[in-house]
Amino acid sequence: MMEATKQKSHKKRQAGTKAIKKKKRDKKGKENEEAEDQRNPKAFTYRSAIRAARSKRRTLDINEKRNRLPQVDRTPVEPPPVLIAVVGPPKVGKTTLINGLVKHFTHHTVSKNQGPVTLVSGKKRRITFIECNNDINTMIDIAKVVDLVLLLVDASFGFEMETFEFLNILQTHGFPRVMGVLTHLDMMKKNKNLRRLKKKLKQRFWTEIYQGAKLFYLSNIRHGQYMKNELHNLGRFISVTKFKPLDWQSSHPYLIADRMEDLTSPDSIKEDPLCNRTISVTYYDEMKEIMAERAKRNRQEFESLPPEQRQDYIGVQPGAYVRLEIPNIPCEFVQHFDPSYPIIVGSLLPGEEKLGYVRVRMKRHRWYKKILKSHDPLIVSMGWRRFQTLCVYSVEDHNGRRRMLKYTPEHIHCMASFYGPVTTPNTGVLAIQSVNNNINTSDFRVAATGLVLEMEKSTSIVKKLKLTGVPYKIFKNTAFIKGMFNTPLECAKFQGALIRTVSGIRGQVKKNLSSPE
Ligand SMILES: Nc1nc2c(ncn2[C@@H]2O[C@H](COP(=O)(O)OP(=O)(O)OP(=O)(O)O)[C@@H](O)[C@H]2O)c(=O)[nH]1
Repeated sequence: MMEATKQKSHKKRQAGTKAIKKKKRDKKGKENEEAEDQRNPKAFTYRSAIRAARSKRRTLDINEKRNRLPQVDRTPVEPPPVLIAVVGPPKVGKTTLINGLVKHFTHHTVSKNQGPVTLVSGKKRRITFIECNNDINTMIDIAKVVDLVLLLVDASFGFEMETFEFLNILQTHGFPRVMGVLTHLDMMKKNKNLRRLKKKLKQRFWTEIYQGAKLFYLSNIRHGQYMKNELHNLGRFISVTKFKPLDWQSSHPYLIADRMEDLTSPDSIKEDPLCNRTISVTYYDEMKEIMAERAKRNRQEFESLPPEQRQDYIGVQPGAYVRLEIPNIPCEFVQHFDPSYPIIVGSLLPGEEKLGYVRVRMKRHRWYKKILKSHDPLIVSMGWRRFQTLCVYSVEDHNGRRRMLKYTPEHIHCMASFYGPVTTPNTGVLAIQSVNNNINTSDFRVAATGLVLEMEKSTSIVKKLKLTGVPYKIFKNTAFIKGMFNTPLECAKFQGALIRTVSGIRGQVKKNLSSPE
């Protein structure tokens, strides 16, 4: 027989946020009753001078910051589209989000999403969505040109390695605007857990980006689509966000191709399938700031001319859709073409094609499992370029001498010197050991990050060498050492080198004796 169970009576909350809030409220009420006459008669003024000063300072700081924020010079009549990258680990919902946003802006459904999608989002704004896959090459390339990042996080998983990698890449190549988007929230069944999780992820996101960074929630998915109102909200934010120009982007004009065509004549391909190809890429021309001033003057000058004639004089207007024809491209470019990988056409400033010794202040990433060794090949991403080189690590001693290190030190910066393209100091540098995606992707892939210090024609790094020998004749200031070198040639190489014994005696290698007794 079932026993009649007594319903539990309501228990007043003793702990938790609600209880604390209630207690506070009650206490405040009492205090107010007691100290009615002590109330501040001057309503809306500050009670504490310190608090007043702090608040004033904060307002001034905010205003000053706003004044100093580098403003985008939107000189072009129609600015080029802003590039929005949707980034996140596999299966997080990148494609679903792009499709949802495209539908929100255009009221059209895209069946297949390949490569960048450009659309008009307002009277004065066009936007391009691009999905960033988890190939480290794509992540690096996109980080260099993106204006806004939608960072997708699977709430049921939390932050994954790819997210941290991408944030690390962004940090070295300039930090654009980042908005977080939490997906898979419907996987959490209990409301209480969901709230706690949201809070936890928000705090984590804020520590990674900045306090108060925008985080969106996509709470549910129905018929393979996110909720309309949530997409609407996100879309509105995208349409009104202001973008901050980044150092490298604003000094180096570039374009991101949205289409590639092979223009090589079929006859030449038939003759030699591996012949160099002629391709064309198309995209909107990006103007950057140095040229903007000149363009403004030009435009005023040629305003009265008809468009075709004007183009002959001053070239293509920024923001116009252009088609570039590039001859002599290796055939692999066409054979391995994949639209989901971005093609960026970047320009270099005069002098940047030259090569020299680059000295970089570098630090191995603390999450990177391997240690980096001098003279081991390393793939370096610097400016537009990504190239393989051999790095020599060193530290600067007190006397200014650069001493070679065999391995990168733990947790501290060191100097890395390598032969590479000339780049302006303070440019960010990122190093990876492999671009191969198949090997153990669960590990952190960014090996080291750093900043370009200077360019040199040649570099001198000294190496400490330990040699042993036996002194067999000792005079006041001279000693003859046996067995320190194997051949006279080896000894000749070290002539003039400074030496220091373990006990601290200093000296210099003078010369080798032709016939040691
Ligand atoms: N339950 C649930 N499923 C989701 C959510 N977001 C996406 N999905 C599902 O997850 C699957 C993968 O979504 P995609 O949009 O293809 O993910 P993706 O990030 O583009 O995947 P890759 O391109 O393979 O990296 C799809 O079946 C979606 O329906 C979500 O918020 N909740």
